[in-house]
Amino acid sequence: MHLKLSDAFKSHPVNLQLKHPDFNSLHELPDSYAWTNNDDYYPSFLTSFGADDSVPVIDLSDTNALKLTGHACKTWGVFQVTNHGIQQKLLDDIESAGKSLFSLPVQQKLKAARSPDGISGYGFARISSFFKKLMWSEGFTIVGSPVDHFSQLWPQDYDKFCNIIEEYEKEMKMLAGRLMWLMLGSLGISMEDIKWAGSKGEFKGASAALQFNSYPACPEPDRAMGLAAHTDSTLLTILYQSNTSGLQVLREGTGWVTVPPMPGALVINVGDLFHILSNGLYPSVLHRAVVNRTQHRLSIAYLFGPPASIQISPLSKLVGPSHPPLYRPISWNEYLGTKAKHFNKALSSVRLCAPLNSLVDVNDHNSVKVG
Ligand SMILES: C=C1C[C@]23C[C@@]1(O)CC[C@H]2[C@@]12CCC[C@@](C)(C(=O)O1)[C@H]2[C@@H]3C(=O)O
Ligand SMILES: O=C(O)CCC(=O)C(=O)O
Ligand SMILES: [Fe+2]
Repeated sequence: MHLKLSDAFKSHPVNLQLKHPDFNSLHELPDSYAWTNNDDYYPSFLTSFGADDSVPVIDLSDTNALKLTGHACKTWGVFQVTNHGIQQKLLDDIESAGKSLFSLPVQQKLKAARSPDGISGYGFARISSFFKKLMWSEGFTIVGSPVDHFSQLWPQDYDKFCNIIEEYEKEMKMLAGRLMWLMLGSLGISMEDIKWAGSKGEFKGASAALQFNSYPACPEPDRAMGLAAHTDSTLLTILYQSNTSGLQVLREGTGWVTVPPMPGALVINVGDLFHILSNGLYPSVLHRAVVNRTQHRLSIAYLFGPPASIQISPLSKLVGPSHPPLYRPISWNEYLGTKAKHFNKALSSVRLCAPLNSLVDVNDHNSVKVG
């Protein structure tokens, strides 16, 4: 059956409280936003202070980029890229579109609210339903044309904003294709191994979502959570975090490591579907966003995946008698449904064989070994 990405949640509606707060009017943290270690699956005390362990940075114009990418994916599941070819003007434009969106009055934003069984629109992060406490953030998801929602938000000049989104998605898709071939190439996979990438390997039928995350300045940042720890249900994610820090990744043996903003750089992370494709060789990195007392933070994630209904399974070249397939085939749509139901147990629910030593399986998020 040919399903679109936007159909993913039709059978998994989620009813999140739609009464969004006006964050600017809150001068102390309401109890509903105050997190303790018991409210999160991955405790905060694991934060690493000044650890000598930093997320790799890869210059995409480096002749060694393929090897560096493979090493970063294998050892971290996340890296930053420079010389990626995305113009700073476009990054500035998408950032100001995001700022303009979130600074609209709450009542206006709610006109573009995401419906319980929908994928696009304004609202809390979908994973919010798995937590007792609220996250100190708002989000806006775009899948397909944003024109209906944008004409609600900006009746006069929605066109201008639609054009920026279109341009950004076009450029991100090209960069995602380039990164896919670096990541696949580092595993010895070539174009003929990925039929759905198309004859020129341009990933024409790929699906994607664009996610704007807004984290207002917070009166008690140490007790709040911007976006709770999660892995992305993607092949890969390209994140622009501009110049405000907040993104952290969980590093085995170290704890939470901050991904420092670098001017013009983009953060790339391996997602759950690439972890499946690589038969577990590349970890889908657990990450979260923390907030701060003085600065508003905006991040823009391009969540890249395969055509919504094609089956993703461990690549045959990576499977053999001593490397049995670790996951059953699954489409992106089905996986999003699984994530909507099982959240951090989604990957293990698709797993075929139990890890040899579940204590050291970084993608069995019930058994992450840290510290
Ligand atoms: C394609 C998607 C991945 C995502 C759910 C979504 O339908 C669109 C938003 C994405 C996002 C962004 C913030 C974190 C996250 C876990 C969430 O709640 O919404 C991811 C979802 C995901 O990767 O599973
Ligand atoms: O805001 C960030 O840095 C993280 C955002 C994120 O993880 C996401 O959108 O999936
Ligand atoms: Fe994420």
